[in-house]
Amino acid sequence: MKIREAVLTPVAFADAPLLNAMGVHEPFALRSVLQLVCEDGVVGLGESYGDSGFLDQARKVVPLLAGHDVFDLPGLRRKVAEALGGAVFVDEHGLTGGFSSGKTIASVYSLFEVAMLDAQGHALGRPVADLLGGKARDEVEFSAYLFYKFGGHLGAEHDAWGEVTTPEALVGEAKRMIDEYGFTAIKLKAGVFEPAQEVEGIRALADAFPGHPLRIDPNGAWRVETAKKVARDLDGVLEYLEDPTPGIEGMAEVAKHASMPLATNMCVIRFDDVEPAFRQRAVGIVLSDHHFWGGLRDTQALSVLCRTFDVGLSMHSNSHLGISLAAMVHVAAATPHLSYACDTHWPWKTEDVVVPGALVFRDGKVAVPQGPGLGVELDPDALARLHEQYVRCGQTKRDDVTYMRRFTGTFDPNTARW
Ligand SMILES: O=C([O-])C(=O)C[C@H](O)[C@@H](O)C(=O)[O-]
Ligand SMILES: [Mg+2]
Repeated sequence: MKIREAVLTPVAFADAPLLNAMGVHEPFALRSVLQLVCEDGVVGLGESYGDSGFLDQARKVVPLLAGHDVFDLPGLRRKVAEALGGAVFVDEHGLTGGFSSGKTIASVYSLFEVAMLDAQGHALGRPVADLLGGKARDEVEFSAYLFYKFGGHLGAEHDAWGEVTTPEALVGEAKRMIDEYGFTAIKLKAGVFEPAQEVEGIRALADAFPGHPLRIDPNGAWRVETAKKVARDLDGVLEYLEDPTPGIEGMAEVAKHASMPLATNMCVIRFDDVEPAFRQRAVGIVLSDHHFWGGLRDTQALSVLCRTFDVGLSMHSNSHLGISLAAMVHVAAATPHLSYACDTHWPWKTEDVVVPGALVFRDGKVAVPQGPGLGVELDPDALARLHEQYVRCGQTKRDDVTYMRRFTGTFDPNTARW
């Protein structure tokens, strides 16, 4: 089955002013939506980053796909590598670790790989999970992803979540999210306030939600000594400690002193990082993300490596829409070695490009969609609306730092400040 044309559409969807070590989320999150239109009318869907730097690279591949066989994934990999050469996509926030030509190729390849797998599934009448080896589980568990946040965007009214800067407000945010989605595990995005204040936030969550596994992720905002202290303070409280400090060496030093495992989506972000990180026992859990790990099949390859070295696997998430969630659910379902509830930004999203109904959270879990391919259907009107929003909003890249400076005057991104 041959591809007739590839259509790549940048979109913007409303996002909340969520705080992290790099600043604050802007009014819109940007994504790209890919439609691979095949000769017999099948359309394969993909979704990835919407930053202009990423779009520039992905657009190099778009014209090369006419006539490409949707079952030829090695050929896709060659085309992407040749088209990109040594180009490097640098995202402004750096919240998923460093940049390299390899990571850029893996990211662009992933967008097209997912759409090709979706098209293959439609052609065969089978879900993508079946193409990935079959379901190891029928449902995939996710965690409640808590953020400190401003009450509203600059010049706007407070949103429905309101301001969240205190332990009480954090517990309220968690309660609302858990009531609505049924999550068990809870993750706090940290690196925003002094570590002691964030430790207090975790303690409040532990008291309010006994038995719920807890994680905290300051995106490398703490120095090694600070990270060791937080690990001591939260001994017996955390399920895992995520990216407390930057780099494999720093993480390895913290890991030696921490009672809980360390997780990462910042220091093990490509296959080259696996050997040094595992040898130094820097991490106990890798948070995979098919968007930059080279697609769904490479995510499974990563899982086998993790299993071999007795390292856990779960999943990282950025702000995303339904096509990405569907891809995450299929690969998570088809990956036997997946040890923890995955991250998702889903509860923060108010708009989508897919027809509602295929992806439903029940008890914090999403069942693998039943239909062929990814099992989600694109809503053309919604796509047009979110594209129009992209054009109108004027954002062309995610830039949490500059937006934070508009709130606070001065602001330094928090790279191991504390
Ligand atoms: O686990 C993580 O490091 C993330 O989810 C990174 C994200 O970019 C998150 O920090 C965000 O959206 O602000
Ligand atoms: Mg993280």
